[in-house]
Amino acid sequence: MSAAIIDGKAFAARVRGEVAEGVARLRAGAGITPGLAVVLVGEDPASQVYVRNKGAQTREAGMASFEHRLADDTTEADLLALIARLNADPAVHGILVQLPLPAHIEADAVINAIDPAKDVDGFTISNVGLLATGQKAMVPCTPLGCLLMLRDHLGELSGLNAVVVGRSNIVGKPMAQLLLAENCTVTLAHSRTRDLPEVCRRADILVAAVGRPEMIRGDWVKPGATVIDVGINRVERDGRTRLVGDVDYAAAEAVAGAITPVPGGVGPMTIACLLANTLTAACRAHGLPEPARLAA
Ligand SMILES: Nc1nc(=O)c2c([nH]1)NC[C@@H]1CN(c3ccc(C(=O)N[C@@H](CCC(=O)O)C(=O)O)cc3)C=[N+]21
Repeated sequence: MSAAIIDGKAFAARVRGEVAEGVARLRAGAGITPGLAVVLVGEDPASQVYVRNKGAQTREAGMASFEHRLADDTTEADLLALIARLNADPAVHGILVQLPLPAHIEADAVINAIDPAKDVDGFTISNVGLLATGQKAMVPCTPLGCLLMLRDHLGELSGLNAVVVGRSNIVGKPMAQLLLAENCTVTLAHSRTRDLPEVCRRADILVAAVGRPEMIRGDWVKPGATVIDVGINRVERDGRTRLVGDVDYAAAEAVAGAITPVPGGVGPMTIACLLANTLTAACRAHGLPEPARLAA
C-alpha cells in the first residue's frame, strides 16, 4: 500500500483564500488593510525562493507589502533603527526579518527588537514564552503550517506518538510545543539522538526538520505513520538541480499512511501561514475578532 499524499500546495491555496476573505472583510468593515513588512539583508541563496513567492502572495491576498532590501554591510544599528520605524508605523501589522542575517549582525538582538504584536514569525522571546506556557502567541509559520495539515489529515491528534527530528528555534522546538499542546506524546530528537532509526519507528507522526537531504530512510518509518517533511534541500542529480526533502520520499511513501511531498508540501503552507499571522496581527491590533481556523 502506498501513502496518501498531503497536498500542501492545494491546502495552502485554500488557506490563502480564507485569508483573502478575512482581509476583504476587514477592509470593508473597518477600513483596515493589513500590512506586512519584509526586511532582507544581503543575498542569502536559501532565502531567494521564499522572497520570490512571498511578495506576490501578500498582494494577492489584498494586503499591503513593504519590502526593505538592505546591503550586505548594513550595520546592526541601522537595522535596529529600521525596526524601530516599522514598530511605530501603524500601516505595518507584521514584520519579518529574513534569516539568516550576515555574521556581523547579532540575530537575537534584532529579532527581540521586533514588537511582539508584529512578530509574525513568532521568533521573539515573548512569543516563544507565550507559546511554551499555552498563552495566546504569534506562532512560527512553518510549524503552524505543519499543524494545520496534521489536523486536516488526522482530525484528532491526542495521545499519538510524535517524533520531531531537528531542534531548531524556527521549526523543531515550536513544533514540539504545538504537538504537546495537542496532547501528543512528543519526542524531540536530533543529530546526537542515540538509535535515531529506532526512535523514529515509534512515531505515529514523524516530522523531519534536520536540513539533511533524504536522511530519514524508508525503514525508519512506522507502517501507516503520517510523515511531514520540512526539508528543502537543493541537490545535483543527473546534472540538474533538484529539490529534495529530509525524507527519502520514494522509500517512505511505500510505508507511510500519509506524506508531504517536496516541493509542494510544507513550503507553500509556510507562506500561507505568514499571511494568516499578518491578518491575525491586524485583527488583534484593532481589537477585532481574529480568524480562529487559521490559528494554533
Ligand atoms: N524570518 C524568516 N522566516 C522564514 O520563514 C524563513 C526565513 N526567515 N528564511 C528562509 C526560510 C525558507 N523559507 C521558505 C518558505 C517557503 C518556501 C516554499 O514555498 N517552497 C516551495 C517552492 C519551492 C521551489 O519551487 O523552489 C515548495 O516547497 O513547494 C521555501 C522556503 C522560509 N524561511
